[in-house]
Amino acid sequence: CLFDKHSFHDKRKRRKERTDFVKCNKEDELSLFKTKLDLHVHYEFIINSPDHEAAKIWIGNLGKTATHALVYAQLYTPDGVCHGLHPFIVQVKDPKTLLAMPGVMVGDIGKKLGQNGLDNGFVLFCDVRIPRENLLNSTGDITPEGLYVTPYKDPNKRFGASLGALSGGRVGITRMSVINLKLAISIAIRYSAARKQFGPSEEEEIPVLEYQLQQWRLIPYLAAIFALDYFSKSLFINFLEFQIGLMMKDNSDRQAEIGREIHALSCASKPLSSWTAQQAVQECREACGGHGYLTMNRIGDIRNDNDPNCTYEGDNNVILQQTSNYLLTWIMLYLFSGKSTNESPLGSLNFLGDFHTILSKVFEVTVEDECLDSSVPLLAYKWLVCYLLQESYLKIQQEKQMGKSDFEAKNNSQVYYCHTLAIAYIELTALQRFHDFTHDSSVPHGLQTVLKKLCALYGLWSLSKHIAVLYQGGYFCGKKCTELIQSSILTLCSQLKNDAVSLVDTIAPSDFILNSPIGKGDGEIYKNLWSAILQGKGALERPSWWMTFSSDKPLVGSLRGKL
Ligand SMILES: CC(C)(COP(=O)(O)OP(=O)(O)OC[C@H]1O[C@@H](n2cnc3c(N)ncnc32)[C@H](O)[C@@H]1OP(=O)(O)O)[C@@H](O)C(=O)NCCC(=O)NCCSC(=O)CCCCCCCCCCCCCCC(=O)O
Ligand SMILES: Cc1cc2nc3c(=O)[nH]c(=O)nc-3n(C[C@H](O)[C@H](O)[C@H](O)COP(=O)(O)OP(=O)(O)OC[C@H]3O[C@@H](n4cnc5c(N)ncnc54)[C@H](O)[C@@H]3O)c2cc1C
Repeated sequence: CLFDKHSFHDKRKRRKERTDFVKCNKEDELSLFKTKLDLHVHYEFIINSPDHEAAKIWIGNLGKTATHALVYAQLYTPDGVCHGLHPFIVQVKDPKTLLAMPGVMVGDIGKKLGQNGLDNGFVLFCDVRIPRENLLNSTGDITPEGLYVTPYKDPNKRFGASLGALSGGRVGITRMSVINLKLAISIAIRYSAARKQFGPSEEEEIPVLEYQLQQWRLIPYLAAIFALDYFSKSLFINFLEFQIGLMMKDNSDRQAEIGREIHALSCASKPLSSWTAQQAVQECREACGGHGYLTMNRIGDIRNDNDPNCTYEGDNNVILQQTSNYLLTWIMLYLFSGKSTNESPLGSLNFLGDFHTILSKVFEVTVEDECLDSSVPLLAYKWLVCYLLQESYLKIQQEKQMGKSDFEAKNNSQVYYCHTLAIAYIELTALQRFHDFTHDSSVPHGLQTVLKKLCALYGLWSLSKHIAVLYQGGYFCGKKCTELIQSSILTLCSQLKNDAVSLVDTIAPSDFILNSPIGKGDGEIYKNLWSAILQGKGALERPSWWMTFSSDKPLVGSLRGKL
C-alpha cells in the first residue's frame, strides 16, 4: 500500500462526512468509490473516486487485459441515503482498442514478487455513467422509481450475503496452496532419496532421506498433502452444494447456515493451507541444499507464487477472525444461553454437543503403539477446541468487564485465544474428515495401512504445535505425554520413509509440468542437473564484457595522469 494507515484513516473519516463518498473494498487502502443514482438522466449510476487515494489497486487482469470490471461500491440514492456495498459491472476499456473508456483511468501496478503472468491493475473513476441494469441485484436493487429494495431486513446480513462471493475464491486458494505443497515436496523428497551425503563408515554414503532429521523435516508435510488434499476436495464439494442451493433459490434456514459454515471453514482453510505450503516450501528449499536455491529447480518460483495465497481474498490473520467470530457466536447462542444443538449442516461443530464431557477428559495413552492412530490426536483436538473456545469467550468477557468496548475486547483477545482457536478448529476439521476417510471400510486394505499412518502423522505433528496449551489446560500432565507424541511422530516418519518416493509418484505432476531437474521422476538428479546446467543460455560462453577486463584492460597506473 502506498499510504500510511493513519493519514488514510483520517481522510476516510473526513470523507465519510460527505454524502457521496463510497469505498469499494474494506480490505484495501486505495479503494474508495462512490456510486450515485442519477434519476434525471436515463436512470444511470454515476461512479466516482474522489482522489488518487481512492484508487482501487491490485485487481487481477485489470492492468492490460480486462475490458469490464466488477466494482464493489457504496450505493447512494438521490435522497442521500447510503445503502452500503453493492456490485456493479463497469466497462473500463474498449474491447477493440483496449484503450480506457472516458472517465476511467486504468493501468498496471508493476512487477510483483511472483505471479507476474498476471497483470494486476489500478483504476479510478471520474463521473463514469453506467446503466441501472449494471447493478448486480441479488442482495439489493433500485426500482425504476428510484427506490431501494432488498430482501434483507438486517443490513449486516445483506453485507454478509454480498461478501459470500468471496468464499469460492478462498476454497479455491485452499486447493491452489495444496498444489504448491505437492510440487515442492515432490522435488525435495525425490532429491533427498537420491542425494547421498556422509554415512556410518568411510566407504558407505547414505541418501539424506535416511537421516532422521531429514525425515522429520519433510515427511510430516507429505502427510499434510494427503490430509489437506482430501479435506480441500471435500470442502470444494460442500461449496458446490451450497452454490447449487443458491442457483435453485433455496431460501431455507439450512441453506443460510451452510453459507455461514462455509464462510467460517474457508476463512480458516485458506490460512491453514497457504501457511502450511509456505512453511513447507521453505523447508524444501533448504532440504535440497544449494540446489534448492537454483532457479531452474523451481522451488523459488513456487515459494513466490504461493506467498500471496496468504494475503489475497483476505489477509490470513484478518479472515481467521471471521472463523473465531462464528465459533463464539455458536457458544453464546447455544451453550451459554441454555439452548442446545449438536449439529451444524456440514458437521464441523457436531462435537460441541459433548462440550462439557470433552472438557473433562485427559490424555490417557500410556504406550506408543496406542499413539500411532489418528484417533489419539483427534480426541486431543476436540478437547483443544473446546478449551480454546471457552477461554476465548471468557477472555472477551473479562475485557468487557474491565470496561473495554466490543471492538477492543475482541482485538485484545486475538493472540493466544481467538487466533489459535480458529487454527485449532480447522486443523480438527481437516483431521476429522481425513480420519473418517482413512478408517472407512470402502478404502482398499492395501492402501488403508499407509493412509492411516499418514493421517496419524499429520494429526500428531499438527497437535505437537499446541503442546503448551495442552499442559496449560490440564489435558496433558507429566513429561510422558510429550514423549509419547514425539516418539510416535519419529516412528511414523521412519515407517513412511520407504514409501515416500512411491507416495510422491502418486501426487507429482509429469516431469514436463514439474519442470525441475532435481525433481524428475527417474531420480537421476545429477544427470538431469548436469544436462540442464550445460544447456543454460551462455553457460560455456565468455562474459560479454570479457575484453574490457582482459585483452583491453588498462595497465595498472596508466590512467593516473588523466585523472
Ligand atoms: C469480512 C471482512 C474480513 C470483515 O468485514 P467487517 O468486519 O466489516 O464485517 P463483519 O465481520 O461484521 O461481517 C459482516 C457479516 O457478514 C458476514 N460475512 C462476511 N463475509 C462473508 C462471507 N464470505 N460469507 C458469508 N457471510 C459473510 C460475517 O460473518 C458477518 O455476519 P454476522 O453479522 O452474522 O456475524 C471483510 O473485510 C473481508 O472479507 N475482507 C477481505 C476482502 C477480500 O477478501 N477481498 C478480496 C479481493 S479479491 C482478491 O484478493 C482476488 C485475488 C485473486 C485470487 C485468485 C485466486 C483464484 C482462486 C481460484 C478459485 C476457483 C474457484 C472459484 C469458484 C467460484 O467462485 O466459482
Ligand atoms: C497477488 C495479489 C492479487 C490480488 N488481486 C486482487 C484482485 O484481483 N482484486 C482485489 O480486489 N484485490 C486483490 N488483491 C488485494 C488483496 O485482496 C488484499 O491485498 C488483501 O485483501 C489484504 O488487504 P490489504 O492489502 O489492504 O492489507 P491490510 O488490511 O492493510 O493488512 C496489512 C496488515 O495489517 C494487518 N491487519 C489488518 N487488519 C487487521 C486487524 N483487524 N487485526 C489484526 N491485524 C490486521 C494484516 O494482518 C496485515 O498483516 C490482490 C493482492 C495480491 C497480493
